[in-house]
Amino acid sequence: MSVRVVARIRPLLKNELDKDTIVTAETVDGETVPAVVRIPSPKNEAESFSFQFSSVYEQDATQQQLFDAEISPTVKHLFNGFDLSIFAHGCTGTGKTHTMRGGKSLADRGVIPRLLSAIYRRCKKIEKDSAGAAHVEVALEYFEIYCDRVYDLFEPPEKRTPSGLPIRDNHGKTVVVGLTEKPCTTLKEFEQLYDQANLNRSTSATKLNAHSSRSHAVLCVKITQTTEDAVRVSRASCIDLAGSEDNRRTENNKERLVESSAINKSLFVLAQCVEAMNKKASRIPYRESKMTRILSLGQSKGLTVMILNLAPTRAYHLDTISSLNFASRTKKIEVAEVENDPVYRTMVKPLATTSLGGATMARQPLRPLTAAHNANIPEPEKQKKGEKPVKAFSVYSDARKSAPRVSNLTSQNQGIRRTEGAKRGAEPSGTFASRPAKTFRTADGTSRIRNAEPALTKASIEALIAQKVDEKLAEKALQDAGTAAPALSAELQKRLDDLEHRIDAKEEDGKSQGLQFLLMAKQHHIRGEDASALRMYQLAQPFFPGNAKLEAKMSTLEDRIRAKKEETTKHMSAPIDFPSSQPAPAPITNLMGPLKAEKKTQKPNLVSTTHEPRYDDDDEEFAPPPLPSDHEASYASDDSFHYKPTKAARKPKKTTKKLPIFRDHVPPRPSNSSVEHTPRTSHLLKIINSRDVNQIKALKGVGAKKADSIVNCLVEMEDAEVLDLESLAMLKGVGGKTVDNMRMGLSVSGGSYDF
Ligand SMILES: Nc1ncnc2c1ncn2[C@@H]1O[C@H](COP(=O)(O)OP(=O)(O)OP(=O)(O)O)[C@@H](O)[C@H]1O
Repeated sequence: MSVRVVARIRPLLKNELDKDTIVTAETVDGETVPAVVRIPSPKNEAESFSFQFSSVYEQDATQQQLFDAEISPTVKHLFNGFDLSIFAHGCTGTGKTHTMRGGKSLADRGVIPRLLSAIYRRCKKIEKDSAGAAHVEVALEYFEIYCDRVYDLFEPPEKRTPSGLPIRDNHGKTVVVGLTEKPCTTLKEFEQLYDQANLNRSTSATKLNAHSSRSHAVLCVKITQTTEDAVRVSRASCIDLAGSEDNRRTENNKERLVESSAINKSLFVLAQCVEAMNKKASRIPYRESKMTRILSLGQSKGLTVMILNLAPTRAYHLDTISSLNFASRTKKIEVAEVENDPVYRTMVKPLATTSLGGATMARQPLRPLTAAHNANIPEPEKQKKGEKPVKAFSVYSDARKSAPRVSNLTSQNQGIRRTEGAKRGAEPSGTFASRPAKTFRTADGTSRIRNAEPALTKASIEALIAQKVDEKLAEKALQDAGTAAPALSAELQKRLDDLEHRIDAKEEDGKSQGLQFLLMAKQHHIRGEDASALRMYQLAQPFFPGNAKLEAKMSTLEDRIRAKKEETTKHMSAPIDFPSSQPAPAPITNLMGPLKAEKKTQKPNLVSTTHEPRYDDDDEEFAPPPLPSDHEASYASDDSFHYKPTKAARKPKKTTKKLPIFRDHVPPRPSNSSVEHTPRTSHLLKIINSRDVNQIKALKGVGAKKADSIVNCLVEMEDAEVLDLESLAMLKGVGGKTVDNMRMGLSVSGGSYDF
C-alpha cells in the first residue's frame, strides 16, 4: 500500500492572530472526519487549493486523538513482524517535535512516548498470555543526522568524532556503523534514556522557533519476541525531521545558515527521491544525502505513516504550499509490506554465542533496504491477471477477518500470499526465505529454516533459475518502459557512479560536501532540470572558489533559465490549462532557501479552486520541459573541480581567473546558431567533433590522455557538437591555454593560417 499521509494543523501560537489563519480542514462529501486541507492561492485570494490526505487533524486535535487514530492501530502489526516508520515532516516551527516527542505532561506526550507505552503494554500482555513462555525484549538506537553527519544520541557530544559515524552499504542495505544499542525494559527506563539523549540533540533558537531542531532525529525501537519455537525481530523507526527553512524569514546567522543549508539540502534530496519514485525512475537519488540513504523511503518494507505538520497562518503561506505539494507526492509512493521472518529456535543453536540485539550483533540499518528492487515496480504476472501487487495488506482495516498478508518465504518480491494464521512451518516446499532475518544470515542467502528446506533436485534448481531470470527480465522491461527520466548512457552512469565513489571515499573526513553538490548538479543537469542544477552549483560554489568552469556553467544555466522564463512569460498572458503530460508552473518551493531567480519567476498558480496544483517538476517555476539542447552546458566534467578545504570554502577567495579569450573576433551570437569561424578555428572544431582520438592526439599540446578525455566528454554529449572555442575550453582537461595551443599549432597543406 502507499505511504499513509496525514496532515496536522497546529494551533495558533501566542504571537499569531486568528485573522491570519489561512489553512483550514474540510471533510470530503459523505465523510465525518476531515481529510482535505484548503489554502488560498498566494497570488489570488479568490482561488484556493485543496489537498486530500488520509486524515487531517485540526488545530484543536489532541496528541491522544492523533495517536489513537494513526499509530495505535499499527502496534499490533509491529508485533506481527512488520516494521513501522513514522515521519514528521513540515517546515520549521510547525509542530514536528511537538507531535513526535511532545511535552512533559501526560496529555502532551507525543507519538514516541505513547508508542513506547503501547509497546510495553503489549509486551506484558504477550508474556502474560503465554504464561511466561514468550519473552519480548525492547532495545533502542537513537541518532541524529546533523549537517549530513550521523551522531549517536546515546553518546554525549564530547565523545563525538567530528566526521560522525560512518554509514556503509552492506549487502544492499545501509548500515550506520557503531551505534549504541540500549536494551530498555520499562517505560520509565525509556523516559530517562530518551530525555537524556534529547539533551544531546542539536537544537537552537531561530527567529521562527525558539527550540528549533537542527538535525533529523531517528529513534529506532527494536522488538525481539522469543517464543519456544522462534525468534522474531521487528523495528519501529520514529523520525523527527528537521524543518525546511526559508532563510529570508529565519534571519539565520552564519552557523545557523550552514545547518540550514544542510537541512534544506537533505529535504530537497528527499523531495527528489519522492519525485523519482513517482516517476518510476530507474535511479532514485538516495545516495545524495545521508538522510535519504539511511531512510530509503519507499524501499523499505513495512508500514509507513507520514505526519505532515502545518502552521495555520499566512506567514508560512509559501512553505505550507510547498509542504503540501511534497506530501501529496509522498502519498503516491507504494511500499511493499512484508513482515520479518521469525527465526526458528531449532535453528538458533549455532547462534548460541550471539546475543540477540547485543553488541556483537552486526549493526542493522534503520530500515532494511532492498536496493535491487524498487517497490514501485508492479509484478507483471499479477498485473496481467488483474491481481494486486504484493502488498495486499490493510493496516487500518480492523475488520474481524484479517486481510491476507504476504509472506516473504519465497523468492524476492515474489510473494506467495498467506493468510494470517498460516504457519511458517507449513509453507509449501520449494519456497525460500528471501530476506534473512536480522539475527541469522546464512552465507548463501537461502533458507534459514533448515528443517523446512526442501531437497534441491536438479530440476528444481533449473526451475528456480529460470524463474529468477524471468523475474529479472520482466523487471528490467518494466523499468525500461516505465522510466520517465531520460535514460543515462552507460558511460555517463559510470561517471556518476565514479563521482559517488569519490564522495564516499571522502565522506570520512567530511570533505565531500562540495563534490556532493556537484554530483547532484550534474544529475539535475542531465535530467534537464536547470533550476535545480543551478541551485546545486550555487551550493557547490563556496567549495570551489574562483573555479571559472563552475562559474561559466552557472552563468550558462542562468541565461538559459532566463531565456526559458521569458519564453514562458510570452505565453502566460492568458491562463493556461496545462496538459497532464506537461508540468504546471511555479511550484512554490522554498526548500533550498532564497534564490533570486525563483523569487522573480514565481507565477500564479493557474489551477481551479478545487484541484491540487500540479507541480510535477522541480524546474517548473522556470519553464516548460527541458530543451533538447540541455546537455550543451554540461560539457565540463565535474572531475575538473578540485576540492578545496572547508575554510576556503566558507570564505570564497576573489579570483582574477577569467574565461579564456580567443582570437576569433566574431560578434556575439545565439548559442545554437552556426557562425562564421576563422578557418583555423573551423578546422580545429572539425577535428574535435570528428571524435577521432588519433586526429585529436596529433593536435599541439594534446597527449594521448587528454585526447582520450576529450573524446569521453564528447561521447557524453551524445549527438551534440562543440560549436565554439569557449565550449571547447570547458571540456574535461582542456583550458584556454590548451585551446590556444591547439589552434596555433594547426597548419594546412604545409602552410599556416593567417590568424
Ligand atoms: N499541536 C500543538 N499544540 C500546542 N502547541 C504546539 C502544537 N504544535 C506545535 N506547537 C508549538 O509550536 C512551537 C513549534 O513547535 P515545534 O518545535 O514542535 O516545531 P518543529 O516543527 O519541530 O520546528 P523545527 O523544525 O524548527 O524543530 C512550539 O512552541 C510548540 O510547543
